[in-house]
Amino acid sequence: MTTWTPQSWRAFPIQQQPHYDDQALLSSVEQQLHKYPPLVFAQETRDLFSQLGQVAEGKAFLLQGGDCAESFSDFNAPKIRDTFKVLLQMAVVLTFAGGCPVVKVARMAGQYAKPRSSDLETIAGVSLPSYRGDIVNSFEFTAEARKPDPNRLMTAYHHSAATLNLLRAFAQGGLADLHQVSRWNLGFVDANPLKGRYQDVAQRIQEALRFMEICGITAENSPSIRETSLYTSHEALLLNYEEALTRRDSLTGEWYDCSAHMVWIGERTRQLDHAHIEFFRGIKNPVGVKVGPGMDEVDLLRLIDALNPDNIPGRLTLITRMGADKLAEKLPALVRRVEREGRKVVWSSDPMHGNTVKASNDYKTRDFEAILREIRYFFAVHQAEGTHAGGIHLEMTGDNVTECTGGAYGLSENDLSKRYTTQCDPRLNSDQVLELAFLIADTLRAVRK
Ligand SMILES: O=C[C@H](O)[C@H](O)COP(=O)(O)O
Ligand SMILES: C=C(OP(=O)(O)O)C(=O)O
Repeated sequence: MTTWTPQSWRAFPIQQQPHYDDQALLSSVEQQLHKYPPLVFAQETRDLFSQLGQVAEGKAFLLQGGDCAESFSDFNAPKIRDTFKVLLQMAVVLTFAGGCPVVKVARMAGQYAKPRSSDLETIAGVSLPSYRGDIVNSFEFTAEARKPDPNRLMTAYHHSAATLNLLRAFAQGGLADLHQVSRWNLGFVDANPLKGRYQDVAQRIQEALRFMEICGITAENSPSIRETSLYTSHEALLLNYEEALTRRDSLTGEWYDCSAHMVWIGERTRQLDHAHIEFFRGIKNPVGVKVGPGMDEVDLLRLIDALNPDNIPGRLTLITRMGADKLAEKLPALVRRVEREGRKVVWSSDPMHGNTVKASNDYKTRDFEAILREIRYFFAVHQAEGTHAGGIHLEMTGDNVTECTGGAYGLSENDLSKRYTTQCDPRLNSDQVLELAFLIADTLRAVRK
């Protein structure tokens, strides 16, 4: 094996990268970024690592979620706040109703690069390069907008920094205070059939807090009542950007990708002899890798050994995304083999990416029932194998979008056009997320009993 450096990935084949016409500009942006402050601190990343270690041991549950693709144009505080609130709301349901500590990781503050099925998009006979996320090109369908622009790496850095700044303020500045649980409900959730159940959880938490106060446990002497830890993550697809933010930690001398606390490799770029595996093997962050229906046992073990050769719990999260039926068929053998070989991993379910379909009116959508079915099978397989169904990975938003069909309101294909704002894949809205949270919580509680 060759010596690893933050640049060694450049000698390997690579998929899903843009072609930049202006290489001199690209390299000058990279050099500039390289001098900029890191977005996260290595010690925070180590804290997440050890919490994920608890997940791998079956003692906690990973909640990872956020936008499919963050956007430069739809960038504002209410949007960040509402996604933060939905994550908190889901975490509180899982913790309280599911009886399990929850590790919260946002798909935010850096989720700007998208792999695509096709290099080109064709509309009305015109073919242009596909939109690959705001860090690469613009969503607008013109030749100019679709041209990859290196300056966008810089914009992604600044947007990530501003998002992270606000998330930290929300997490530590009072918004995450458990006394506020009932306020995390978003306005439009008022008619949600599960609102009553959520209010019941909120009320029971308030009673518990009152009791604790009487016993002398308050937000003043127990900061975890008014603060939370929320970590960031994204698909580390654009390695020019990730390399520029990779730094040697002054305390340990080890290399961390400081663009986020956790980064993952997508289903389309996890080839063992390619650049993404090379880059990921050298960074010390906790990392994830998507596992689709084409994965076999031998390749999975090779992948695990490439990314976590020392078998440290918390280092590697396997994010399965197979589609409900394929998961039921394929997952048992993978789980059994990994367990038999003694590999310590977090198993998490992404029930979104294997369930994408085209509606009859051409909208790309996902049906709530299919999402739910994949989650149910995921839990059932782990229960049958005696392993820990460790987490959930969702594309979701605090916006009241109509992008996935089904759920308590029974969104139909005809509703999709009402508020379909995603730039790439369909996301769950906050009603659908709350519904999912209770269903997962019930399953978690049953399994833990
Ligand atoms: O989010 C994941 C991928 O980028 C997305 O599913 C690809 O979508 P496409 O098949 O429309 O390219
Ligand atoms: C591209 C993604 O998923 P996958 O690699 O599983 O297709 C994603 O999670 O944004």
